[in-house]
Order: sequence, then structure tokens, then C-alpha cells
Amino acid sequence: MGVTSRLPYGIRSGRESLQTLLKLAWPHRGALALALLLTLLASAAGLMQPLVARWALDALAGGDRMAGAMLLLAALLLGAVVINGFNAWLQQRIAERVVRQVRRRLAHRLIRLRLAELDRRSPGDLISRATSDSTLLQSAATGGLIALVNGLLTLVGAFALMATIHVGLFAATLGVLVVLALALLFVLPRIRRAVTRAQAAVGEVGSVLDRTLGAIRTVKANGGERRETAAVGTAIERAYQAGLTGARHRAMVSVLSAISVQTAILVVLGLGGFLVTTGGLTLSALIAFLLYVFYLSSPISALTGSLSLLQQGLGAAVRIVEVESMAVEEDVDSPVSTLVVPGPPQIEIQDLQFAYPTRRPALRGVSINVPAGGQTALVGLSGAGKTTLFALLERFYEPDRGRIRLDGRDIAELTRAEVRHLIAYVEQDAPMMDGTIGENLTYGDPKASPDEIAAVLRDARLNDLVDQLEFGLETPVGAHGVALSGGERQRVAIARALLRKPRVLLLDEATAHLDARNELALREVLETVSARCTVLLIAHRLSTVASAEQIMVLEDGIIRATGTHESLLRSDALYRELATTQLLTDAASSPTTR
Ligand SMILES: Nc1ncnc2c1ncn2[C@@H]1O[C@H](COP(=O)(O)OP(=O)(O)OP(=O)(O)O)[C@@H](O)[C@H]1O
Repeated sequence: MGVTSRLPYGIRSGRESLQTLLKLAWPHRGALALALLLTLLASAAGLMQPLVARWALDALAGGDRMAGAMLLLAALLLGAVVINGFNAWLQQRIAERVVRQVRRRLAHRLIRLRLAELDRRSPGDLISRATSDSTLLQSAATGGLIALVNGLLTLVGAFALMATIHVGLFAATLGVLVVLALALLFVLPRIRRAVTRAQAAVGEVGSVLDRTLGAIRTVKANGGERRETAAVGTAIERAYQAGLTGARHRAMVSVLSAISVQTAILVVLGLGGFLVTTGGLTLSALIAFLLYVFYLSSPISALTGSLSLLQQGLGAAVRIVEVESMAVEEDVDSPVSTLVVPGPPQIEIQDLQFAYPTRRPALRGVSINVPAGGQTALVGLSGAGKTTLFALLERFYEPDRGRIRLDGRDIAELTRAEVRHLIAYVEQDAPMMDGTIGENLTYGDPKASPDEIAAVLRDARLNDLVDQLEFGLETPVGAHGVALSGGERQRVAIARALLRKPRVLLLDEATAHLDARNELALREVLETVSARCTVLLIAHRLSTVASAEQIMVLEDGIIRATGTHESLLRSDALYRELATTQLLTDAASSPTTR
């Protein structure tokens, strides 16, 4: 790490990307070795051709029959064609497998990324890494690697044969090619950087579109179409410019390799011609040597082509390596012991501190004691830290300091899978997953029985809604189905939470969109549920808050008062203010005013 971190970013990322590429190719080493063997066979067949041609020419000059040589030449040509055809299919298959493997791994990690990582990145950019970046790896991890090794071996083979014909001519050819190699050292890293830039810009296109389509009503209502189109346009332009730069560099590589081979031919022709006239070389040897120089264009273009291809792959691999370095929740797949907390637990929160990156602390030493069972309400002004407290209970984030204990067990010592198995959480916005209402209900407990589903439908007052729908529980909802109202979505989310029979139920403004009748019904359900489950709720409705046995007032990341509705009305100015202004909206239905 020490050495790596001192290297400039380009070199470090290049090396890491190459390691990633090799790691990806490693599981397919058997098939890759076969593909390389076939490539070498085809190349050997190619290398033999000038020798056989020389043999044919010598036979002709000596007045011998050349049929044998011609037959061998034909066999070599045909053999190379068949081998190349099979090899192309084999390599494509390996390439597809590499991409499948990368996409599976990326999908696995992206779904398990920690929220702190997701907060810093846009979903569109992350998605593009699993889609377009992984495609770029396809040919690099197979064809690129094979062509590189094959190009190198063929080149060395050709060099050896050329050196046996004439060392001086070989040295002259090598001199020309060294210049090419030096030029490549300069151009190739630029291809990689251009590809990384282009892919980052493609990711940005995804981000902008994701943001725009995700808030399309806001965009339309505010006439933001032109602005959003311009924002996408800027990213598209950046991708185009980076793509052009890459194309320019790739073109330069092929021009350089063609020029170097042409130069080598001219040098060999001039020098070789001179040697032939002075008797230092036979004509057939010169022709054979020249055929090798002509032949060199094939491994050289394979080599330079594979190097550009590899640079493209490496450029994309940089972005894939980044995903590898993002923190994931490793313990969400671990087995869950249902006995961790047998009944509704007492929740003990001690000196909890937490700050989002680049923000002032959202929680500044919260200590509370939530009794086992029963309902506890959290109230406070917007931004006080209520949702953040729930996020820490769910272990979406880890606290900077302090502990949360469930029945004396520190949740940091439980796996996230265990913590989340114990807790059901109804979010503020209650989004629907794409699928049917039934699938949305059973998302947390796919094995729920029809009776259990019927019970939660009753509890969440969803019966009427489901009965009205043509396909009942099979009705699709979400982006591709029936659009549910805010209140309906909340009731589905509550039903889903109840179906999981949690030990702890977190409700984050879960009644905000409910009408008075449904809210009253839900309060009765919570009354029953809280006998077997510790309910912690954030609410802005006086009716919901006042029915809680304990109320905590959170202000600017700290608990400023705890008590019952009546005691807080007497003792806490902020609660009194909240109760008479913010919470007053439905005072008519509050138990205290009824
Ligand atoms: N993902 C996040 N990244 C950065 N800051 C955040 C994030 N989520 C919340 N915050 C900030 O943390 C503070 C506490 O937010 P939190 O959502 O916990 O408040 P809240 O009491 O639930 O508010 P509300 O009643 O409006 O939902 C706020 O200043 C908020 O802007």
C-alpha cells in the first residue's frame, strides 16, 4: 500500500486495472490457454509460409518440382483458416463469461453498498458501471490478452527466423521498431485516460437522466425540461470529446505501426539490395527476409491493436476497481438466529453521536431508554435528527460514538441481518417496489400464509382497496403499474411491516398521509401490536403522538425532554409550541381533546 499510494494516480490506477483484468481472466485460464495455443498454431502456420515459399522458389530455380511445396502451402492456409474460425468463437465465449462474472459481482456489491457510499454517488453512475463499463472489459480480458501474448510470441519467432537469415538486416529492422515502441509508450496511457473520462461522462449521462426521470413531475411542473436537456447535453458532449481523443490516439497507434513496418521494408530493401549486389546475400534470402518484414505487419498490428484494446479495458476497469473499493455491508447475507431477542426488547441508547460527511453532527449525544413493548413517540422540529436516529437503529450508518442496546445486546455485535430481522421500518416516503401489491406486502416475508396476509390487510385497512382492484393482490403497482396514493402506499408499507411480526416497529411519519378515519384505525392496531413489539414512532400528528406512553422531544441532535403528553405540555416549551402549532392540525381527533 505504501509504495502504491506514492505512485502517481495514472500509474497506480493502470497497475490496479491490469491486476483486475488479470484477476478477471484467471478463472478462465484453461480456455484462454487453449485459445492462445490455437492462436499460436495459426500464427506458426503463417510463419511457415515464407519458408515454404522460399523452398518453392529455390525448387523452381533448381529446376525441381514445386508441387509438394504448393500442397504444404495450401494445407497451411486452410489449417490457419479453420483454427482461426474456432478460436474466434472460443474467445467470444470467454469474453461473454468474463462480462457475466463482472456484472454478477458488481450487482452483488452495488446492492450491498453502505448507505454512506450511496449518499456520495449517483445511482445512474453506479448503474453505468455494471452496464457499459463491464462491456468494455469484454474484449480486453480475452482477445486483448491473447492477441498481446500471441503478438509478442509471433514477433519473437519472426525475429529469431529473421536473425538466422541475416543479423545485419535484422538489427536494422529492430532499430526501426524500437522507435515505434517508444512512441507507443507515450500514446497508450492517453487512450486509457480518454476511455476513463468517456466512461465517467457516460455515467454522468445516466446520473442526470436518473435524477430527471426520478423527479419528472417536479421537472415538468417547473418547466425544467430545457435545463435538464442541457445538463445531459453537457455530459454527452464530454463523452463525445473524450471518445474523439481516444479515437485520435488509437488512429495514431495504427498509423505509427504501419509507418514503422513500411520504413522497415524500405530499409531492408535498400540495405538488402546493396548486400545482394555485393554478394553478401542471396536473392532468395532477401525475398524471404522481405516476406518476414511484410509478415511483421500482422503481429505488430495485432500487438498494437491489442495494446489499445487493453488500454480501453483498463480505462473501464478503473471504474470497476472503484466499486471494488467501496464499502459494502458484508453481514447482510449471514444466517439469522431468531432467538437473539425473544420478545419485545427494551431499547437503550447511550450517548449516540453521528454526523453525515461534510455536515455538522445530526445527533449530538442522544441517550434514551425505550421500555420493552408499548409506544414511544419522537417529536421535534424538521431536521432535529429523528430519522437519523432510526437509520442508526437499522444500522444503515454506524455511530461516531455511543451505543444502542436491544435487551442489553449491543447492536454493533449483531449482524446487520439480525438487527434488520428484528426491526420493521416504515419509511417516510413508503416507495412501492415494482411488482404486484401482494409482492409488495410479502417483500419482507415471502413465506407469509394467506391468513396472515388477510389479517394485515384488515389491520392496515387495505381490504377495500384490494377488493376494488380488478386483479386484487395480483394488481401491479409501482413504476409499471397502478399508481397508489400517498396514504395507500403508507398503508401497504405498514401492512408489510406488520406481516414480518417484528420485535421492534419503527414508524417514520407513517400516518402523515392517512385520513382521520384510517389514522384512528391504525392507532387501534398499534395499541394491539405494541403488546408484542416495541413501537417507536416519529409523528407530526398530535393524535398519534399523544397516544404514546412516552414522548421524547428531540432538538438539534439532543433529547431536550421526555415525558407524557400532559407532563410535557406543562414542562417543555418546545413541546407546548409543537402541540399548539405543528401538531395541532388534527387536535380534534386527539385522545386528549376527545
Ligand atoms: N443522507 C444524508 N446526508 C447528509 N445529511 C443528511 C442526510 N440525511 C439527513 N441529513 C441531515 O441531518 C440532519 C437531520 O436529519 P433527519 O432527517 O434526521 O431529521 P428529521 O428530524 O427526521 O427531520 P424531518 O422531520 O424533516 O424528517 C438534517 O440537517 C439533514 O439535512
